[in-house]
Amino acid sequence: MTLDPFYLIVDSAAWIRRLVPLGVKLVQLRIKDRSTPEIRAEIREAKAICAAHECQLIVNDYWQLAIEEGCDFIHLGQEDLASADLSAIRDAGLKLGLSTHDEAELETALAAEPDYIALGPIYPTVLKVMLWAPQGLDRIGAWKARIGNRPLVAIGGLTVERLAGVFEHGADIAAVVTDITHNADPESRTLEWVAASRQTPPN
Ligand SMILES: Cc1ncc(COP(=O)(O)OP(=O)(O)O)c(N)n1
Ligand SMILES: Cc1nc(C(=O)O)sc1CCOP(=O)(O)O
Ligand SMILES: [Mg+2]
Repeated sequence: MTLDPFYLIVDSAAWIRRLVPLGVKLVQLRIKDRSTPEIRAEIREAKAICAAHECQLIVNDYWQLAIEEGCDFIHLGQEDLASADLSAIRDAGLKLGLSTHDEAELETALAAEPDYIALGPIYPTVLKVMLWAPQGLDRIGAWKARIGNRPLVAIGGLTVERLAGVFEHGADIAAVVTDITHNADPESRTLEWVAASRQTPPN
């Protein structure tokens, strides 16, 4: 399976309904601070929309719900990974993406044999408080050299204008939240991302 180079991350099925029909082929549902029934309903709705638009859905954090709802791809951070049952995830046939922020986390991630590795934050992000300083573009090349054929996702502070730089430095996929969801016109910005990620494909 080849993952699309443009990876949209949103916090609701409503965003997925709004933006996926515009040409998004890879989307993460990243929900925080909602009840389990609400998250389950969001996953179910997101899965149906993505199926209708041939978009790969990746569920953040909630791996048990993803299994129960018949999803096929999850994303976990290092803390999530420490408490997750990897055997159950693999037995259920789910693919797995993992976050990394430093060398030690990269070692831990590689040992779990994930289906992609994310490196962040490449630039400062306003979405969440990060313990790590921005990695910078050169770190992308260093990570790519370490992870072989696995897709490398760059995340953190990415914009349409920064897309070419992350691809030129070795990222396969660029993930984005606020450049789209905080934009005055999220639909237009999404179309710009779709076009730019096709014009400037990863090396
Ligand atoms: C593609 C991608 N990369 C990194 C993250 C961050 O995951 P994590 O460190 O678990 O933090 P939260 O997103 O759960 O706050 C991600 N979600 N997606
Ligand atoms: C959710 C997340 N994880 C990161 C990491 O480095 O692991 S950076 C990040 C925020 C990405 O949002 P934006 O595109 O608005 O900067
Ligand atoms: Mg997480």
